[in-house]
This record gives sequence, structure tokens and C-alpha cells, in this order.
Amino acid sequence: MAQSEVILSFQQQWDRVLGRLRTEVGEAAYRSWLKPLSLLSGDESFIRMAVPTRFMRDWVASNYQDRIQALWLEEIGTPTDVEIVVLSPSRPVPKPALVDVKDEPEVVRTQEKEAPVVKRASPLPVETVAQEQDVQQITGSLDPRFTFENFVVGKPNELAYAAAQRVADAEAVPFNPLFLYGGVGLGKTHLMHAIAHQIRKAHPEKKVIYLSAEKFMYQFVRALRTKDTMSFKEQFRSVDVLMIDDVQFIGGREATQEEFFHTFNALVDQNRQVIISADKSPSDLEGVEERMKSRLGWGLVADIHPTTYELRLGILESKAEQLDVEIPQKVVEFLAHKITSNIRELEGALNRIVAHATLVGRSVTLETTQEVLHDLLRANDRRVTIEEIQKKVAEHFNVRVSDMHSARRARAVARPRQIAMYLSKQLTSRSLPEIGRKFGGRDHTTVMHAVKKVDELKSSDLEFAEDIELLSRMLEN
Ligand SMILES: Nc1ncnc2c1ncn2[C@@H]1O[C@H](COP(=O)(O)OP(=O)(O)OP(=O)(O)O)[C@@H](O)[C@H]1O
Repeated sequence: MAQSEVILSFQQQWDRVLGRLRTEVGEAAYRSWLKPLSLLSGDESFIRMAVPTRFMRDWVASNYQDRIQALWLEEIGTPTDVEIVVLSPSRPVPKPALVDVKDEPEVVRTQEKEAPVVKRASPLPVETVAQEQDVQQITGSLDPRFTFENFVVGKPNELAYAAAQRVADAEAVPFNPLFLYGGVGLGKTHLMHAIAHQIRKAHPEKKVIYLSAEKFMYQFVRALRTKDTMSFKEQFRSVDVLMIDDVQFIGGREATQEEFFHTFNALVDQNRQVIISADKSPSDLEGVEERMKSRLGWGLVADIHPTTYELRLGILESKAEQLDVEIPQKVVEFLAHKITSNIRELEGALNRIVAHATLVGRSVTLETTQEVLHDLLRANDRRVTIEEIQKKVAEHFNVRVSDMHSARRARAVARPRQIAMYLSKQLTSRSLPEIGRKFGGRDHTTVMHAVKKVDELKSSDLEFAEDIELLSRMLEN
């Protein structure tokens, strides 16, 4: 089937699925949650759809994903995984990625094989040496530990990881740019280095440049000063893959932004891969021109979410395995529970307890861990307040905030109140009596009972568990 026909038929099938969902869920829910979904890519076993916000993605995933999957199965006759990703609203749906995210259509592959880029396939030694020098002059150094193998994948980073791998493995540019964003210390740089390592290994002839936006700026200012902007432009515009880390730093710097914009456009126009990272999504970048924001959101925007307990545990276990010092499982779990800020701090904590154990010649225990990390543990006490929890839970269940303190015992208010107590225990460092006091002066045993009850319900009712997970994520963000 020709590419355009495949796109058309998937879109038509999706329209039919959407039509059926519309009848099932009603007009209001359809308009709020389903209409904004756009079909991004797909084949018989996998479809990817996009929504404009994270909240919407979580909502659609927990409330409609199973149904979408079931209807899609009915529509095309084979079981299909459905993935919902967040894409910035400014970004039009990228047409070239619409067919099959996992493999390019055969025809594209064949063409590539038949028409290799002659210049690079048979490199001239002199040119290669010159290029190497160019690359070394401008590229930042790559951390050899930051590889795909050393990257632990979990729910918060699976999209970013998959997108990074795709870019690293693809023969043709799959989406341009790849924009990775997320909070501090969550693995953006790690993924960029991993892409660079992989491409350099598979294609040593390719010119891959990785640098921070700050370094880009510094190089540009230096070129301006030495009146050598021509060769500056040349260096960048002749690369195969350009990665700029922490692009938020160019916010507010007009000249650098302008130059970056031209370089970016030139590379994208020549179909060279550009990969960008930032602490915010393109549309939220401050001090960056609108046209730039919009352009940055054209490819695939993949966010790395704050870590979950499971991911932190996975990372610690994998790092602990590489150490000479034995770390008891209890300590690993304790750290995963307590150090929630980011992965850099988590690694730092592990290194500190290992350094301490080695220095004093004692084994690692829970007590020494608490002692050595007391400052870090205090700083990591989550900052969400009980009042915020009460407000969010009341909103979610459509009850009044005053019901959180009232003596009413009707199930419709008692259950949300128990959930709010449970979340207060999970997300704050408040003691049971303190929590009880904030809920209309209740006794600590009432809070204990609420925590137990919610735990029980979570393990017996999947939908309930998902609801709690969603609330908890919304509160932690
Ligand atoms: N999923 C992961 N698996 C293993 N290690 C990870 C993972 N994510 C992050 N790390 C580690 O955490 C540390 C911080 O990651 P990184 O420097 O990539 O963060 P960042 O998002 O680029 O932060 P910043 O915003 O400060 O630039 C690194 O040592 C990295 O190896």
C-alpha cells in the first residue's frame, strides 16, 4: 500500500473508532477528552496518539485507553497497543511519522540503500581529520557512563528513552527536532550522550556535535569578538547530528537566539537530526521568541516525568550492583522512598553512604544511612501541604473542602476524607496525630484506619488504585 493510502486508511479507521466512542461517552466527555486526541503513528500492532497536556494524557489513559484499545481491535481485527503521548499544541501533526513508528516503510529503506551519500560513504582521510578537529573544537565531552545500557527505564522516562533510541538507530531522520524536557537531574543529558555514543559507534564518519546552550552562546560571542562568524556558522551547519543541552539558557539573549534559530532551520531544512533538551516544554520556555518555540515543537516533544518509587528503586538497584560495597535491600528501599527530588541526588546519596562505609570500615546499615544523610533527608521532605491535598481531593470528588473537617459520616464524604488522610500520610512528613488534627481534630487511630482502608481498597480495586495514583501524581507535580 502506498504511504498516503496507509495514512488515509488509519485516519479513517481512527475516525470510526472515535465516532463510536462519542456515542458511548456522550458529547461533553467526548469534547473534553477525546476530541483533542490526534493520531500520530500506527501499524497493525501499535498506535500512538497525542494529546496537548500531561493531565489530559493521564486522564485519557486511565479512563479511556482500554476502551480505545478494544474498539481499535474490533476495527482492525488484531490486538493493538495504544500509547498516548503529550505533544505541544503549537505543533502540527508531523506527516512523515504517520506511518509505522517502529519501522520505516520498506520503500524508504530501499531508496536509502541505493542512494548512499557518496561523500560520507567514501571519506577522504584529509577531510576526516579536518572534520574531527572541527568536532573536537566545538563539541562538549561525552560521559562514557551515559549509555543506553546504563539507563534504567520506567514509566516516567519510557517515551523519552524510546524516542532517543529511535533517533540513535534510525537510518533516516524520524522526527526533527527531538525535544526532550523535564526537571533537573532526571536524565536528559544522559539520554543525549547515549544517542551520541550510539551514533558514533555505528557511524564513525558522522559528524555528531553535543554541546550545552551555554557553550553554544560562548562560542558564538567569541566568534563575534574575533569577527569569525563565518567559520562559526560553517562548523555548525555542516554537522549530521546537532544536540544542544539546556536550551532554556538562550532565553532572553536575542543575538544568540537569532543565530541558533538560523542554524537550527538550516539543519532541519537539510534533513539533519537536531536534538534539544530543556527544563520546560517549547511553549513554556521563557524569553524565547514565539516563532522559535513553535519551530522547536515541530518534531517529537518527549517529557521526562518526576521519578516514581519503582523507577528510583530500579536505578538504585542497578547502581548498587556495580559497587564493591554491599547495600542492604532495606537501605535501597529507604533511599528510594525518601530521596524523591531527582536522580542526581539519589546517586549522590548512594555515593555518600558508600564513601562513609569505606572510610570508617563499617558495613552500610539503615542507621548509618540516616545519620550520614540527615541533611539530604530533611531537604527531601516533600513540600505538598495537607491543605493542598484536602483541596485537590475535594475538587476531584466534588465535595466541599469543609467536609474534610466536618463530622459528616456519609460515604460520599467519608471516603474522600479517608483518601485525603491517606495521601497526607504518603506525601507529607506529618505524623498521624498531626494529620488527625488537620482533619477536624480527629484521633490518630482514625487516620491509621483510613490509611489501612485505602490500602485495602487499592489492592482489591484496580480502578480505585489508579484514581489514587493519579491524584498523587497531580499533587506531586
Ligand atoms: N533512568 C536513569 N537510569 C540511570 N541513571 C540515570 C537515569 N536518569 C538519570 N540518571 C543519572 O542521574 C544523573 C543526572 O542525570 P542527567 O545529568 O542526565 O540529568 P539532566 O536531566 O540532564 O539534568 P539537568 O537539568 O541538571 O541538566 C546522571 O548521573 C545520570 O546518569
